[in-house]
Amino acid sequence: MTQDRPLPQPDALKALLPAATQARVQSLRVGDDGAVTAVLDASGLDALGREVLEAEVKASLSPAPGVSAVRVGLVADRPAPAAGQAPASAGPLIIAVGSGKGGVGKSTLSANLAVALARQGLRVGLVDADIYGPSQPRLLSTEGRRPEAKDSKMFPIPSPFGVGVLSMGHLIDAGKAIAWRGPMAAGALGQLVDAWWGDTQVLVIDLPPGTGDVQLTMVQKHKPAGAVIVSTPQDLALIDATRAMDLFAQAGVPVIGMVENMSGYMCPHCGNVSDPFGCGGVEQAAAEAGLPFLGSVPLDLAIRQASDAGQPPAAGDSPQGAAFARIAARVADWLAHHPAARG
Ligand SMILES: Nc1ncnc2c1ncn2[C@@H]1O[C@H](COP(=O)(O)OP(=O)(O)OP(=O)(O)O)[C@@H](O)[C@H]1O
Repeated sequence: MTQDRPLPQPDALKALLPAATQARVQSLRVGDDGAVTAVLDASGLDALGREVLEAEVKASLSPAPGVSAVRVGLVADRPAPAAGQAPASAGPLIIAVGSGKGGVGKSTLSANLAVALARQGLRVGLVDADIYGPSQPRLLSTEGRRPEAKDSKMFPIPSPFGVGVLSMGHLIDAGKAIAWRGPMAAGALGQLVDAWWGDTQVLVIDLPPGTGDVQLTMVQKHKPAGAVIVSTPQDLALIDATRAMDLFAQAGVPVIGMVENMSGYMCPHCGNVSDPFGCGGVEQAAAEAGLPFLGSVPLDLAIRQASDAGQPPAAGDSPQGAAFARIAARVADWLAHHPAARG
């Protein structure tokens, strides 16, 4: 890559890392080509914790101007915890993505979050639990595929973006409305989660929109490690988002944070951003609820077109992809501090 910008300063780059991660940095150098080499002390972290740490550093530094690549070296003075404590064998950590109402971009966020986390070095899977309108097969370019099964458990379908995916859309014909209710829906969804996820570390679940019985059963049964709530900035959507917070609280699932989608409209012609639905409402709602704000994604025609074409923006290097990468970096940071990822 030709370096046409001034090289970033190591101290400025270090400041981009979360405080706990900064404390682990032993050295951070920037090469003439903009490639960053960071060496961190990974003492006390097990395999998952080390991978999450590496992913977090890459996610935090890669978007910085002038950075062409990020290499991470991990050294450990103290040994990792005993194998019995390693969480990897306990199955993937589940992150549920929920919204109080439909159409706010929950599926778009789920797909791009999964792809962005995978680009940051984690082994990620995605379950599309949106039985009433499964859209992940299209979003992740796996339409028309059928999962194979062994011992009545399904194998995830590999997407071209490094994320395995299972969706009701892979089991039924496209366009067929699913009129399932209650236990039947819960049973079908359970099979998607209890599939052969192998060494997958993080399983993102795209929940059905709303806060009814299907959602509650799903959350209670599969006990996500954390939840991400998506909302648009409008007041009505925010009221629904509050219901989603209640749902997770009821099930004892911590909320990782809130995302504002369709935040400001990016004009495809002039690039100016206007605010047809308002802007910043979700950040304010998160602050009022004492929850972290994970970031915002603009209402951008390019996002809809790429999504419709099965090319998640998070898989590319566009500004739209960067918005998802920033949100994923915060989620990776949360995972890095999750008890299951620490020694
Ligand atoms: N930031 C965005 N900019 C432009 N279009 C978007 C954005 N986010 C989502 N969309 C589009 O909005 C529509 C609804 O998004 P999506 O399916 O992700 O929402 P959802 O909350 O999962 O909806 P549902 O409740 O129907 O499952 C899709 O056509 C999607 O491409």
